[in-house]
Amino acid sequence: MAPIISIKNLTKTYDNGFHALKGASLDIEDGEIIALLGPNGAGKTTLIGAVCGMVSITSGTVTVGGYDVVEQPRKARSQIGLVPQELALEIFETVWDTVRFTRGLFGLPRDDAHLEKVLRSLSLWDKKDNRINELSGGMKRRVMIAKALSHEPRVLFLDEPTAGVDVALRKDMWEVVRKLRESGVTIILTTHYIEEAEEMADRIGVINKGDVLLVQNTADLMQSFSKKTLTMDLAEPLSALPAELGKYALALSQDGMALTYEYDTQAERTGLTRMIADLAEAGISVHDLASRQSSLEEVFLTLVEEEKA
Ligand SMILES: Nc1ncnc2c1ncn2[C@@H]1O[C@H](COP(=O)(O)OP(=O)(O)OP(=O)(O)O)[C@@H](O)[C@H]1O
Repeated sequence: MAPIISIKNLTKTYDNGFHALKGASLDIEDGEIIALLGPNGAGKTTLIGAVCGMVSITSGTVTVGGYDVVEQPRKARSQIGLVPQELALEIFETVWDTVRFTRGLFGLPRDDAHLEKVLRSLSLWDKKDNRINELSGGMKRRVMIAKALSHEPRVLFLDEPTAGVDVALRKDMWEVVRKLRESGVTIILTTHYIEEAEEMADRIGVINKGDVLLVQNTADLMQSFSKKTLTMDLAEPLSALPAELGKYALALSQDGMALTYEYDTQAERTGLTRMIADLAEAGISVHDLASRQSSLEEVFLTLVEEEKA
């Protein structure tokens, strides 16, 4: 099946000369939830802007539902619903008027049955006559989604849907997104949070410094995030690692005062218990221990190295 969005060798150089996208390519399948994960400034918002026709493309191509975003911008845009990072709502309007007006902006005829379905799916139906300023923060976010869905798009972009939102609201949003996917909408969300991507996405695209480093099935990628490093400070300096410990991937620091051990928290056996017992057996006494999860940056570095290899 042809992808619903196809991005090929996309570059974007802003007027000040900054290269925000450097040949990014990505195919998004119909009906999937894909999370674009990357640190601040990676280029996620620029990428979304280019697909939605808000950021001019320097080179490369983007098609949405088969329409080229440069050649057929209106047709391409009609396929897309966009929920931006910032809340942008007319606070004195009612929920109903807001979504109806947005549908009209796309030149579509009135379809109250569709809007009712959208509001019901977002648990907003009983609020339809409320003014936006009477709603809670979580409901306002859902109104933004309702607006984005008012013209029946096939694709929904959620740009950092839970930025600055408390844990309860975040879970609420995850639930909303899952329900939307059941209705057949393809969902692309950007996030800084690994756990958010893990919770919701079928696939994760890692973006860093203007490039899509890789796109992987969520479960496979989470393996890379499950590495931990155990650092053991030794009571006495060690000149070399005893041969009987050679079977462990242990690294000795230059001053001989610390050993580090990398392990996978998702593995059935981490090997920790046996390794520590064997250290004691070899007469190595550990003074202090600290374990640390690989940071997003480190995982990115590992991924880049793997890609190059
Ligand atoms: N209009 C602009 N002119 C010049 N540079 C820009 C412009 N818009 C964005 N940038 C730069 O492009 C880079 C990518 O920005 P972008 O907003 O796409 O990143 P992001 O991954 O969405 O980051 P965040 O997670 O912080 O939203 C940043 O370094 C940003 O400063």
